[in-house]
Amino acid sequence: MTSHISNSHPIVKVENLTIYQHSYCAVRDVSFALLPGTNTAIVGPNGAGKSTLVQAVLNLIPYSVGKVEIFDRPIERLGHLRNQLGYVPQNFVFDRSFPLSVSELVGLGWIREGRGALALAKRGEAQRDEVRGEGRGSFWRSWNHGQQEKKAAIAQALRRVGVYHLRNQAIGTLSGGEMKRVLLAYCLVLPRKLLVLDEAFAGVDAQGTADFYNLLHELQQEEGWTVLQVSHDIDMVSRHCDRVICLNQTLVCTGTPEVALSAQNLLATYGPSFSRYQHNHS
Ligand SMILES: Nc1ncnc2c1ncn2[C@@H]1O[C@H](COP(=O)(O)OP(=O)(O)OP(=O)(O)O)[C@@H](O)[C@H]1O
Repeated sequence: MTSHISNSHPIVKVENLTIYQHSYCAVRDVSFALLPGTNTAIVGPNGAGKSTLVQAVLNLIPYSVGKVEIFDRPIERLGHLRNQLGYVPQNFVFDRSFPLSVSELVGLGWIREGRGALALAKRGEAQRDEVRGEGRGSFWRSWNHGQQEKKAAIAQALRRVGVYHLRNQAIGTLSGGEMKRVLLAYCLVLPRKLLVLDEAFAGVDAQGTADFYNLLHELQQEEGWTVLQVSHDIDMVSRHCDRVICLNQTLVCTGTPEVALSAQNLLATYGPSFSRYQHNHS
């Protein structure tokens, strides 16, 4: 796999980001950087701006002030490198009667460099060769090979998240936790450099959550993926993430879990309700 990034160079740079949701300032003056191969969690109370922040980082909503760079390019000019981003949103809203199977949904993630305009142009050339009798079936052989490759990648992605048995099921029939797994499979169908998860484990059972964190660890350690996740699970974050960003409209602190998740920082992030929570769970 070719790398665009050297190991000590940030894969994501966010500088002084301010985001308005209509007239409400949801995120104010937030800066952070993500190093390749790290797993970073954004934590904070409901309404802190976590989803807003990741959506702006992915250029899904506009920001008012600041700068976002991914792979050293402004997010607005990422071009085909967007294929190297995977995103599982907090809510996936769709028409449940839409006739799409789990495998078909995961297959939509199979868009890769060389399978876009350039590949189409090459296919056009191949088709012209066929018409002239010069292609000797090479176009169809390569198309067939691509389809086999795609089918194998879908099967592997579904197996990795434990839902291969659901491959022919309509997406409208899935439970909440199953849908989260399928959306993760959609991201896994191709190698990515950055995976952004917005409460991807909400609704997933305890064993499933543990399996997911193991899978993220594997993606990080063996395949060099960088993970940015929004989470409310302080316990899992402290055990599995390398870095934590504490957010409450603005950046409260950032650092290793030991530093960022100290009682003092959590109190500053969540307010007095956190000490009540801590008291009830200790
Ligand atoms: N379209 C909108 N108009 C006005 N305010 C909005 C809009 N969208 C979001 N907000 C507000 O922006 C704030 C940040 O929302 P966001 O969804 O980013 O929070 P969050 O930290 O992800 O919360 P949660 O943990 O509950 O998912 C919230 O107070 C929300 O009500």
